[in-house]
Amino acid sequence: TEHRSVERAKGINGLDKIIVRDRRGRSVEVYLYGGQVTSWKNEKGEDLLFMSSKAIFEPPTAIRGGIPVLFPQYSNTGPLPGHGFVRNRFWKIDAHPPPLPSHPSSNALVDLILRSSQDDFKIWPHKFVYRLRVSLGHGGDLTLTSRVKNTDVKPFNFTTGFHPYFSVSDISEIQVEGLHNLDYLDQQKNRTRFTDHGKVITFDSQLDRLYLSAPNKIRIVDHKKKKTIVVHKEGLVDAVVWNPWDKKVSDLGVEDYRRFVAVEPVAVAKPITLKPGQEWKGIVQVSVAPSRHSRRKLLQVSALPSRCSRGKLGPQKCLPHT
Ligand SMILES: O=P(O)(O)OC[C@H]1O[C@H](O)[C@H](O)[C@@H](O)[C@@H]1O
Repeated sequence: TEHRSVERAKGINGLDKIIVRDRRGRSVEVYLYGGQVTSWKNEKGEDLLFMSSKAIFEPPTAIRGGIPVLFPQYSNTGPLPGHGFVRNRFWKIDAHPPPLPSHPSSNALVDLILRSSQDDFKIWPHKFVYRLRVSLGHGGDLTLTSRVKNTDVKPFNFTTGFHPYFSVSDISEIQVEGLHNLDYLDQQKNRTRFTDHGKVITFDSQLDRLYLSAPNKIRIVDHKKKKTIVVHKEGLVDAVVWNPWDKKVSDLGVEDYRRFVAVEPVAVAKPITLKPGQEWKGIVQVSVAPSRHSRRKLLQVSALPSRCSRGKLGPQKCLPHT
């Protein structure tokens, strides 16, 4: 039976999750813990998001995969825990969300809400309400709309973002496009500033860059899947590209890094300021398109020695020259 639905269910370890389905069998799953999207499936049931094989679904640990929400601090750029604390909080369903300018393509959706608590106030002394809308569009696209309101009596600043783990065929077979000629802060080098002169980003070792004032559209071209993930952002000026490669991340399986890339719409370089009563809005829309690139182009790139994969076990593997 083809219908759209919003269903509440028990997820891993009994954690509450919401499953939004559209008429074509596409779905998105959101855990109330973290307000975190953990799965986004197309009509074939393929998940377009990555979840770590060692993800820990046990509060207060953050879930490694899907789309964590980062607020009110991106990464370790301030005194708060890494990436802030809303990814470690229990969100609620927002039964009465204030209206959003109507989104013509919106198909099936859920609204979540997180209000700052007394405990949060101890580590970040500002009252706020964070609303998150997760919606599936008619074209199967996924949109996350954030609204943060200052419900306090004094202004506050924050940095924020979304941290999508995109599922890829193989990290060595993809490229990220749209960030050439931009300045970035290398997060592996104390955020030293560099300019990216490469036409595209390819991966053959750990990469962790904060691109400044990135365009609103970034593409992840997956040559093997012949698919492109298009990340469209609004209100989030910067973008992080991250893959840990063989750097130890305790809740990632050994070979898991091969199966994802993080392309994160964020607002970091210029923190956002909200006066009492003011609201900030940020949007990320993700869609999948057939790739424009041919296999031939990939093989040309892959033939370079730097494209060899450094398998942890066994000898170094290279794609064949053609
Ligand atoms: O381990 P987490 O706190 O979830 O952070 C995971 C990663 O997030 C971002 O992508 C940062 O750029 C990385 O430096 C960080 O390692």
